[in-house]
Amino acid sequence: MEQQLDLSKSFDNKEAVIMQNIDEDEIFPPEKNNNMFCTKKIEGHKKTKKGLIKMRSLDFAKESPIHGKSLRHARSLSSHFLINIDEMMSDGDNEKGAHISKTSSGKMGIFSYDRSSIISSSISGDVPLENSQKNSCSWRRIQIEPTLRIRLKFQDVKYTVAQKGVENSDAEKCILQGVSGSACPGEILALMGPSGGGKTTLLKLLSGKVKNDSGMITYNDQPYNKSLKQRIGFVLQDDVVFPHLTVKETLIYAALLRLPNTLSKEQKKERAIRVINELGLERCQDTIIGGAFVRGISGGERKRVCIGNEILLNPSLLFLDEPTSGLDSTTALLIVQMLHYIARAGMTVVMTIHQPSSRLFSRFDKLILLGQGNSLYFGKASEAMLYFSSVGCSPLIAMNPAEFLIDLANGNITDKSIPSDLDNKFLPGPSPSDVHEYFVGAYESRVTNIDKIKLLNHCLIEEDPEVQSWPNSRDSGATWCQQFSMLFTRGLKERCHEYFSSLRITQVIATAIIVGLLWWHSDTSSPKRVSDQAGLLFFISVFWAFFPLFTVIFTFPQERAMLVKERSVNMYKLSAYFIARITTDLLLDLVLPVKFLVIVYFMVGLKLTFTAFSLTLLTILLSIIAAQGLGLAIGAGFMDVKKATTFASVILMTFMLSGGFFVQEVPAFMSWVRYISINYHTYRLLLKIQYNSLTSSKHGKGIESSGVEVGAVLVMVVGYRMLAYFLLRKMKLRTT
Ligand SMILES: Nc1ncnc2c1ncn2[C@@H]1O[C@H](COP(=O)(O)OP(=O)(O)OP(=O)(O)O)[C@@H](O)[C@H]1O
Repeated sequence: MEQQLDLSKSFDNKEAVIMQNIDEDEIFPPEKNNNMFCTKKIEGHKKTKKGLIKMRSLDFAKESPIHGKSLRHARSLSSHFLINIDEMMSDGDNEKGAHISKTSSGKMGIFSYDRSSIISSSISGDVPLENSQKNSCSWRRIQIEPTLRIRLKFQDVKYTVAQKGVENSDAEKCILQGVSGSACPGEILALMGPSGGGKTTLLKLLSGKVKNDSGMITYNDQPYNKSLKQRIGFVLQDDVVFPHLTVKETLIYAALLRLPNTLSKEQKKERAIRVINELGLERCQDTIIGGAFVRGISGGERKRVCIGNEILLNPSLLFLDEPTSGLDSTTALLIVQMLHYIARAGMTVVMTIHQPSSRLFSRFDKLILLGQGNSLYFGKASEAMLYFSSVGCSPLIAMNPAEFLIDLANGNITDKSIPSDLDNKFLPGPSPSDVHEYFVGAYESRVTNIDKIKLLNHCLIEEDPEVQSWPNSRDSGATWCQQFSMLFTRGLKERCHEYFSSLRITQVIATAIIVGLLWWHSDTSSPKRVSDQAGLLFFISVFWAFFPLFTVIFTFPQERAMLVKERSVNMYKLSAYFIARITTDLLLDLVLPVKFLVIVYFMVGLKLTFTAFSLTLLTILLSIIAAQGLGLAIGAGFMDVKKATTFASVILMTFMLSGGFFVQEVPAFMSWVRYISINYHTYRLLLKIQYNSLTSSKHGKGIESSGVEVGAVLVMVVGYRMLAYFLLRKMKLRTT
């Protein structure tokens, strides 16, 4: 069958298209041809391993006026095809042949690259011209420095978990039932299958995050060891990034924290900028990432940032869990195209995917089709359809190969021919589980052991001696102090939005004004008025315990995913993170209380001396620091926002009630509670500052011994933080 290779600009700039039987006039209508589109036509032939290919080059005038429907049609067509040829031109001749053979397979119903589908998707504007051109060009620049090339091999991998919540406590669920495969440097291995098929579990096992029960997983024929940790990049299904940092900040901080100290700070930053350029993120580098409540970059860009985070370190193995989930087909294709280039730069790429489009499917080198934890196919992705056809199952209508394979893994045989032994054996027809069993059996029996061994061992790695001599371990080069300073500045950037949000400022200022108006120019002229003022001081002590506590209580539960991810690759020491975190919170939480007190103090007419004002401010700040410690400890203890806030409200209510304002005479068996109450100590300190001369009044009992209160709050400041750190360490152990 004759193939036509049509170059839409020139052979030299490598922007060309593959077409099948599309008339030139159809793409470039005559009136538009005359209207400066096609200015030069070259025809020729090119010899490839797959045979002789007829080639045509059409030169265009560059600045064409855009008007009319057919003109837009022509533009979108050429942009669509650019992607295909971009791939062809980036690879060797062998690949070109392979690609063309895949395209020609479309005629056999294997790949549905038929003309109508191409044209309709182009017309619908599937790939905007500017973007596809820009992105395909920028991704072609991916030139990762040499990395240790790792061949991944796994045989008969099994994984079982204990089933919780079933009567028989020994019940186990078999998630993977002997899966084998391999992936070589330069390849993309796709793990495909229906939801719950075991893809993520297999990915975690292969990346060393989870230990397999039985079977063998090797990396260049060696079992997993800790030094591999730094050679493995893992992109999670849910993006774990700080929403308020820009793309550039995110990658620069990652580079500063993760790259070894043999590189200078400037070199690390340069590396981050290079990754930004390689991934085509220049346009959005100064935009914040965004999240659920704040708009930022697009989903595809965010995914690229996550991939950039990993390729910064130039890993040998890159694992990605559903990198295209939630993305439209065009963005998904661009992401996989990018992974294709990353793989070609020498990495071994393994990814899970649910239901790729046919264009996306064609980018995979190898495929494992999983169904209920069983391997239904392992081999070249391009041969999957042939394999299923050889076991008697083919699509009866034109079908996306990925859709066909997922259907089979689900036991769905609608619109497919089925083998006669399956059809005859089960009447009125086979159930999904019969179909599943048939294909599991077919894979076991038809793919002989020799075939399997051939597939597992097909690549030999010629190692670059320079790379082989690299040290095995590439632990974070940053010193403790560098880690602290980077985490501190990153924390300040990330959290200042939250601390100084207009809502928060309004909340504090509005409360201050209301309090000022309610206690307007209060005095101590009568016991009743003293009691009123004591009420104000008590309110201040409660407010500045609740407010900071409920701000920091979310810290660790919210940052848990990030913490686990970053700690799992030894990005920094837990102590550096913890100290940086509490220092940031401390600084950020000290601004609003000052504003609050300046408003309240003078409105309500408290003791007008500099000493009294300064001591009141210091007392409030001390209370805030203690409350922050308690909030951090509760957050770290529960690691769950709902549980933590429920527990915190009970604790704070107890502290408030035992704080000495509501109840003076507490029963002896409950009197100890006041000593652990932050409110009790701060309230007493505030009273002492204001009414030093009134020690014999209603609140005077024992009030002069301020050293005890200060000491008690200081113990809480340190104690709660130590508790938080201890709980955080335990959390780390639980999650690895
Ligand atoms: N720790 C566990 N305890 C109990 N069941 C588990 C555990 N881990 C995985 N499973 C079960 O194993 C099966 C496979 O899970 P896995 O997450 O690997 O599937 P998947 O193919 O990645 O699915 P999806 O595409 O929906 O993410 C599921 O049925 C899941 O509920």
